[in-house]
Amino acid sequence: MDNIQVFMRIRPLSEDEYRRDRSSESAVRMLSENTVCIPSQRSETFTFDHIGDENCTQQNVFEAVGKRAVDQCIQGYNGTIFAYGQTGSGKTFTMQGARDEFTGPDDELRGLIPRCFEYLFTRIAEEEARTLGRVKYLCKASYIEIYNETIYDLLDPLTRTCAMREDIKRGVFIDNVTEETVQDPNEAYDVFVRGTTNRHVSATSMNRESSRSHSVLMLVIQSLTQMDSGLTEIRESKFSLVDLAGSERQKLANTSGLRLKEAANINKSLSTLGNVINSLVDIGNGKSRHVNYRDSKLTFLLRDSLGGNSVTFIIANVSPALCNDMETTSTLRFAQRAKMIRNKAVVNQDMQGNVPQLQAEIQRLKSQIAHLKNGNPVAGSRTPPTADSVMSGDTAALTSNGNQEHRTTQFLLILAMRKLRESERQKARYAEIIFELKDSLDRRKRQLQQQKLVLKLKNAEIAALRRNASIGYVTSAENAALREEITALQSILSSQPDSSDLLIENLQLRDELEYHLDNQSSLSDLPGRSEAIVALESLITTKAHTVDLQSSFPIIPDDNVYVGLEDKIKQAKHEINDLELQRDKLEFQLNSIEEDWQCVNDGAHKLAEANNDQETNDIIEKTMDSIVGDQARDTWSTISSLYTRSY
Ligand SMILES: Nc1ncnc2c1ncn2[C@@H]1O[C@H](COP(=O)(O)OP(=O)(O)OP(=O)(O)O)[C@@H](O)[C@H]1O
Repeated sequence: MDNIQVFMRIRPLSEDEYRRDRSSESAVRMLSENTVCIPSQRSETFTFDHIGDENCTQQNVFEAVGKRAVDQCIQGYNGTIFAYGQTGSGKTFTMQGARDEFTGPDDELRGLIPRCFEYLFTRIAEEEARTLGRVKYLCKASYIEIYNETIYDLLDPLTRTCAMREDIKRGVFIDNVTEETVQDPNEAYDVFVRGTTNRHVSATSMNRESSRSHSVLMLVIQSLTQMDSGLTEIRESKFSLVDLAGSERQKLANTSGLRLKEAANINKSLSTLGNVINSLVDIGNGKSRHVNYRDSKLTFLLRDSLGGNSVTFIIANVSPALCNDMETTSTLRFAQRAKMIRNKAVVNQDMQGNVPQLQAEIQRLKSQIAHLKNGNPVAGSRTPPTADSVMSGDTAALTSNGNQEHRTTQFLLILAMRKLRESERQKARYAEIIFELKDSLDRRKRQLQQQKLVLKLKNAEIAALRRNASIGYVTSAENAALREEITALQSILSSQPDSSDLLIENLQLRDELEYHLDNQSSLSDLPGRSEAIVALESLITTKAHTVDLQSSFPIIPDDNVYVGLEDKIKQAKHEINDLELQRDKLEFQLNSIEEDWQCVNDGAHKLAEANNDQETNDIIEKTMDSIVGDQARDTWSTISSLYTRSY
């Protein structure tokens, strides 16, 4: 489990800001290498993993963030880099380089994206050379934009819209998005330039600014390792480079139509991001919270990057200008919270091979296990993997040992565990069936007894009636009705299944259960595996008894278990969705109100410290600009009128 890493970057003061502030003083004060505060915003301090001041170069950011992310992706981990900050704070400069100028490979100002491409393909060439071509890499790029809660494919010349889907195998993915294979940094950069150009063309034709949309450049990096046994190990990682929309809240007042919808969607998507982060932080603190990833396209698409299977970096871009101190503070508050999120990155890997290859591998492993049991080291093996590294899927240690044997062992452990899980589920299911049958048997027995009793009473009644009939008390019609009743009761009795049938069924099921229990450790679909699995089980018990297997391996769903439950689940999901929607609306309103009152509060503090009319007016104007709700605006007008009158 690793926390999200945060790099704070302060860009140089722009000329406009200098003119506005009439000062070159920075709003951000460095307290130490990793800690800053915003003196104008009281004594709050912020600590991050790295802080780059105005002199921080593109290479510095690449070394601290891009290089590390690429190194992880090459090993098979998912990686994400988010650029966050208010409009104009330097997100695009950090990600791509100087805006709109697609800088060449030697340009000092080129951003993270071109640098990551160069480094990625250098590393790929190194790996392929080091392994003498046994490892082959394949990279595919896609590039999308999320605007107004719609996904646009930027590699499609018409920037068509796409839908997001989710399935067990692939997780969340974008359906039908263009994916282009890229073989070197130039090809990758061409794809990026093409996508960015399409983004600008479509933004112009739709009359909108790119700072109002999020862009996500995604690289899928696949490595295929040919092993001596003929098996192929496949690793696949996703590298996402995300340039977020400006983080400042969009004003809803005096806005209508498309602009209102746009503003509301930007607020929604950023506040959902904030809510997701808050929920994850709460979960990290031991609270039980639902994480609303589905509430915005951005959070749903990047679910793994936030609290999931990814090594994630956030670059918090800020302006040093005094006039932006409030936005800077809000960016730093966001980043500080995000830094508390813990992700759980694992290598995404699988094995491919045919049955004879797998059998041969098992035979070889069996003899190795036997060899190891006798206390002999395995030829060619170096340090064995720790139980933790095997069970958590962390094969970095394994790879660094260059030890293929252990990787294969790991693969077989996974298979063995899945098989064991399956038979455990079967076992539980049969136990349930037996319980239900016993219960139904008992019920039937009770019914039978009751009906026997009724029959006995009726017989007694009939006998009495017969006796009376002989002395003429019963009419023939009454007699006929009673006879009918007796026949009906007798037929009910005979239609009851004999309890012995149920017992036989019960016994059959017990036999079946025992059979499954006896065979639970055999991998019947691949002959010859049972001994390997037994050996592996003992390996698991001796080496990995402390590891939480349940969370280390995905459980294969058993369709039968869910039969009949689907409708109920669907209905419950609808209800949950409705409730979540209501809750989120309220949460959104609450957040907005809270932020407004925070603005009013901060503004009031600043007004109290203002030295002259000009400062007072600046504070009043800036604070009014930041407030969204009418009530807070009214309150602010009242507060500020007190101050303007006092001068
Ligand atoms: N570290 C930096 N050094 C020099 N100039 C910078 C730096 N960061 C940003 N700039 C300049 O500041 C301006 C705004 O930066 P940029 O366009 O990257 O902001 P942004 O956060 O991406 O804005 P938007 O949300 O509108 O996309 C640009 O002219 C950019 O060249």
